[in-house]
Amino acid sequence: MIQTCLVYFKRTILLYVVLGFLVQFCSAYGITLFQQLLDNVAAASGFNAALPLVMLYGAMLAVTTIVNYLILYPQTYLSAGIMEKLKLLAFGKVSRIDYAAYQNIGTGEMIKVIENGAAAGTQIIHAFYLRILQELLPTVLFSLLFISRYSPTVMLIIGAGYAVIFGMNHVLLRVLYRFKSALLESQEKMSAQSVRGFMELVVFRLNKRYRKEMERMQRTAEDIVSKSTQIRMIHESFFAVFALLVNGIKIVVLVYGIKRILEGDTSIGAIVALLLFIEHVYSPIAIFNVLFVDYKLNRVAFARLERFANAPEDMNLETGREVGELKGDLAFEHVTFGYGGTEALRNVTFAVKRGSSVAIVGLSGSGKSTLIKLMLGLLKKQSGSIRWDGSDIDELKLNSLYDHVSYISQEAPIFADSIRGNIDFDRELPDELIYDILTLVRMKEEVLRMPDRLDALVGEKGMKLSGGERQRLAFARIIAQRRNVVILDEPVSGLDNITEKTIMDEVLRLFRGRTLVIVAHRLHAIANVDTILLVKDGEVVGEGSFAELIQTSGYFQALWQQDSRNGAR
Ligand SMILES: Nc1ncnc2c1ncn2[C@@H]1O[C@H](COP(=O)(O)OP(=O)(O)OP(=O)(O)O)[C@@H](O)[C@H]1O
Repeated sequence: MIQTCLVYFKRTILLYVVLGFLVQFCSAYGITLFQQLLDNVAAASGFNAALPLVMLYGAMLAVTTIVNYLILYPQTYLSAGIMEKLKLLAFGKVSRIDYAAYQNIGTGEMIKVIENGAAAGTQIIHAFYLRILQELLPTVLFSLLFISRYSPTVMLIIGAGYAVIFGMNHVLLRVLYRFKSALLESQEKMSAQSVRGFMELVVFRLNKRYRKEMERMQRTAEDIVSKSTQIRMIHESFFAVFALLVNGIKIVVLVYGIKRILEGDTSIGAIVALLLFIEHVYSPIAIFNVLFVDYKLNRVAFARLERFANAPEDMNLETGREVGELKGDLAFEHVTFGYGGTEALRNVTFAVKRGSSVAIVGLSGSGKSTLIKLMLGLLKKQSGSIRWDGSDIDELKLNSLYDHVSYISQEAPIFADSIRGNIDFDRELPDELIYDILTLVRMKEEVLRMPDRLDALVGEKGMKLSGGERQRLAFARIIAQRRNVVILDEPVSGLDNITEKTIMDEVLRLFRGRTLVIVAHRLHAIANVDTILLVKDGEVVGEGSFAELIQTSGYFQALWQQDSRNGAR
């Protein structure tokens, strides 16, 4: 991901680095000019001789200021750009990630991984790599270059100082790193606790859980405060020792310089310049120390994003045979599937003829949704075959199969958009057509009552709608899509009995002639489908029309009686 970003922003990075080198050159050259000025004055060579140097020095300061301002452009552009690019790269991954891998990660965690990882990645590229390249490196290079012009001996002393500081840094970082990772863990814990408290507002409030949660968070907060203080103290100890060392080197240079001035070997200006250069040559080390600690910690968060970026992808989405037309024949043959080590479906065999309607019926946890996800290619069978129009699903390009399939998931997939956006999916259907569809799903009146009507926003996951309205809106979408195969996973659970029956009958009427697969808990709603598949503990235990099954299957009769007791009829 870092490489992709570097390639994507290569021109801006080049500009940033070139400007960085320019600033550091001007700054180092400015010191040399200052020294020449001082020596000119000391040598009493006259005002006229000093004037061109003053002008040049002024020009150098002006150029430094202007370039320092200009550098803000690539700096800000890169910092914001890299962050958004990393998020986009991660989002691209969401569109390809293997569904089973996605289920293992979970939405909340995935959002956190992307947010934290993108911020960490930006810091790694921008605040670490690029800052070293465009600020620290040229500062050290130019300082050493100019110092060597004054005294190679001082350059050697500085080199020795570098070695001492690097050794010190190494030891300190190890201690600091341990403390910082403990702090990071506490911060993640705090964040997880607060997210949970926010997401579970109703459950927590009704169960009076907030007091306990607050106590727990208080303990975590105290932990964070204490660890942060310790880290600061350890980190600052580096700077205290560092400052002592640099001052020591300055004193050595000063003594050495005074001796040489008295011997007439050097000028006062040269010693002043040397002292300034020493400051210049060591400040990158102090900065590097801070950057390196952050870099190490950011690596932890970024590694999590990279793990997500390397998660398995669904290779069938874009590869395989193009599905130009889907007539709608579906066949499962001896299909077996399990989650991890647990078997969820065993030797499942059934066929759905094009243009017919099938309901999948069974108790909760019997494997109905798993069957649906297998026929959609979201989950991958472990053995057997699943065929669409005679072709194994593993050989088909899924993104082209999806052009012919409408699907409503169990959770009624309404997303944060308008009523219109949820129905037409950016296809810009005329209002009259959308209202006609809303009439079919018994929702037109409700939409007309909303102040913004078709443009009314439905909130995150359709939270501003009732459960039944969400489901009716999802129905409106599949009616608008007019595809040849329609797959509905418990589409009517949020509706009252009368609306449920009316809408299901409407769906059966509208989709007559197309393949319709419906998972349903309440049997009376699917009494009119062509075939019912009975699923029990991951196996198909019966198949037939409603009339046939009620005659022949004891299990179906039991389900029907339970349904009747629940007052569904
Ligand atoms: N991602 C998963 N990881 C592990 N086990 C799972 C996963 N999803 C489902 N299961 C298990 O697989 C079995 C079948 O689940 P499935 O969702 O297919 O049942 P279902 O018949 O659709 O149930 P319901 O009517 O309650 O929606 C259940 O035992 C369930 O706990």
